[in-house]
Amino acid sequence: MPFSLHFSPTPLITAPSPLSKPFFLVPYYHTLHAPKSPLCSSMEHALTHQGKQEAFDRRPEDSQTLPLGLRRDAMPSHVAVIMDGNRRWARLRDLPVRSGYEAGVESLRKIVEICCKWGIKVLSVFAFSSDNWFRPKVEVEFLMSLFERAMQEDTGIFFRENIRISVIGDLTKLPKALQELMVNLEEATKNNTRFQLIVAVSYSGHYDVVQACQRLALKAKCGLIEPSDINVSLMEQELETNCTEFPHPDLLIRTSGEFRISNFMLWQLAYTELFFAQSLWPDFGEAEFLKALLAFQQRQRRYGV
Ligand SMILES: CC(C)=CCC/C(C)=C/CC/C(C)=C/COP(=O)(O)OP(=O)(O)O
Repeated sequence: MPFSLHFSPTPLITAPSPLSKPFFLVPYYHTLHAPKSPLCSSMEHALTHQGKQEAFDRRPEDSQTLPLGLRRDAMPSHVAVIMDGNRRWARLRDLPVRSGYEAGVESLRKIVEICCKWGIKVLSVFAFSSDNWFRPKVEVEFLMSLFERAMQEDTGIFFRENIRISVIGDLTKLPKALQELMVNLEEATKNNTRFQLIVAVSYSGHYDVVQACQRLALKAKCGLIEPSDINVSLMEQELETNCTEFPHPDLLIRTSGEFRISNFMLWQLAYTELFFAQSLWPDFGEAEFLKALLAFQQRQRRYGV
């Protein structure tokens, strides 16, 4: 049952209506001034009236005291997570792989709830990498349907809890219905301010840097910029993390005892503090998250100075 402590387990809204044309399928220059889809507007309107106002009125979680030792003034704004070990968790229990992924979703729900409670502003999760397309077809199909199911189930929660959803990655590779659901959710939650969940799907750090370079090259070709104008700031404007006010994760957590970045947010992780947890992702809960945050708060960040 999602968000059993503070968040209502009952989804308010079922699947959003499909958009006729997701914005990322429209050629780049048209996206700059793309009109808002009427279907999106009506979904936003409906959701606003069904739960969003209520979320603004009721916010007991924000005034909650933090666990002992955790300092509010040293809290990371942006935490990124590589949610590794779902299949191993299932195999250890003689369960099918899909049970591991389902347990992984429950773990993510718990961590989102904690982020909201403890005042973390952004959580980025590596939900499906560009290389995960090479996994067995049945597993890929299950994961796609799981993303769809989880996002549909939690749509009402995103509104009641004032949560913004952003999706990064090459979404054109996803099933149409999932693309439309994600685009609608992004659009409909874009003004939510309490917390932002960034879901990386069909994503890799290489993909992100390459697509940013392509956009800059196109701008140069169109005469909007000179090649010599390209600098860190212009690059960052084109990276997929331009969807957030806090594009650089302060803390990266990887579960399952692996010590790798695995092509996640390569540019954005330049000065990120790393924390590697032994637990498999479905076992990663409040106690481990607290351990990671306490470790983060002990670090001295010098940014090379
Ligand atoms: C809605 C939403 C964002 C849901 C997220 C669901 C979820 C937990 C996805 C993780 C997928 C994934 C490929 C994890 C890598 O670990 P692995 O499972 O490959 O683990 P292994 O290392 O044990 O094989």
